[in-house]
Amino acid sequence: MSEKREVILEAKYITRKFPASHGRTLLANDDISLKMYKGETLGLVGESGCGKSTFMRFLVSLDKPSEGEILYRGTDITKLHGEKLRQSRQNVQMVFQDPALSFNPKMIIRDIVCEPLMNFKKIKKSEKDAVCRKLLEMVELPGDFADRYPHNMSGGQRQRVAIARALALEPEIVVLDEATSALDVSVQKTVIELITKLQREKNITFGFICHDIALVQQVAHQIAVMYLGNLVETLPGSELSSKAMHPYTKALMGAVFDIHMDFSKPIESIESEAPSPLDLPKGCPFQGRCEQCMDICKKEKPQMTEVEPGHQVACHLYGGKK
Ligand SMILES: Nc1ncnc2c1ncn2[C@@H]1O[C@H](COP(=O)(O)OP(=O)(O)OP(=O)(O)O)[C@@H](O)[C@H]1O
Repeated sequence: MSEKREVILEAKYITRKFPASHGRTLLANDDISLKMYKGETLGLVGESGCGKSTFMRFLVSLDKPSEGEILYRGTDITKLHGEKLRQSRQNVQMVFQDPALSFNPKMIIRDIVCEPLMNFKKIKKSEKDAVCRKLLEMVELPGDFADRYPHNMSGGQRQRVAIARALALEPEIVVLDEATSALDVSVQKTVIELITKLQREKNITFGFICHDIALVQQVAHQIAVMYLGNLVETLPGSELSSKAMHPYTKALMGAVFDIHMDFSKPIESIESEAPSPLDLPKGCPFQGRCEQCMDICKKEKPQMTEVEPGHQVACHLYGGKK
């Protein structure tokens, strides 16, 4: 990885609490700090409900954290309102899992792709056709698709349209929320190749949310592993197979990689389910499923501790005290 990495977004001590039944509170994000670097992909991985989407929604200003800051090029976007907030939305765009649900089925692709440009008055109506064709070609779709409706396209093609739309405003950051998860493996591969190519050409920063750690490893320069609202490990994507330390990261990997693992202890895949985020135990959130749980894990919550530059882990096996 390059020495001169440029931080363009920094999340600091992000916490999100949701009110729950019987006066209880659900802690969907607990003290999350992460950095995103120019032209790199941050992969956020963890089981369903661990808080990945909650976190990424802050980056696109779809929600505000209960506590903490999101600094985009030094400006805390959680504090923006009105026109400043509207303008800042251009910098970070999002692609969701199922574009069929987010696209208006009555709109043709030209209007869907050009809508952000029209909203920000970046182009005139007369320019829409040419601009749309160019954006479709960028995502390797025929320009003629501009006249189609979303339901006349395959899932993979619709996802390419969603990427074209997200890139229309030339954002610095694009968040992909399980954007390839609903696609067939072969289609998934071509969309991943497209994303990688666009990143190389345009130096885009991607946030890649995915529950599939094998897929995240293929695309992410940096991987952040979440468990029940907590970050448990962050490490370079290229070091996942050789240097992952947290028992949860290893268990996630054990569930998908059968061979080429090089850990001294056998890895058990996770069979039990995560506890409810409403009934979090005192101490480490992973204690109930951890093969290596110790006394201290039931008493004290481990803190993220740097084990190597770019590699942090929250586990008492490796320190993890304040
Ligand atoms: N608006 C909300 N109100 C109440 N609880 C919420 C809200 N949004 C999310 N949650 C809860 O916060 C927790 C984290 O949800 P989130 O969607 O961020 O998880 P996730 O890791 O993205 O999961 P998935 O992959 O299934 O989308 C879950 O327990 C969820 O039920």
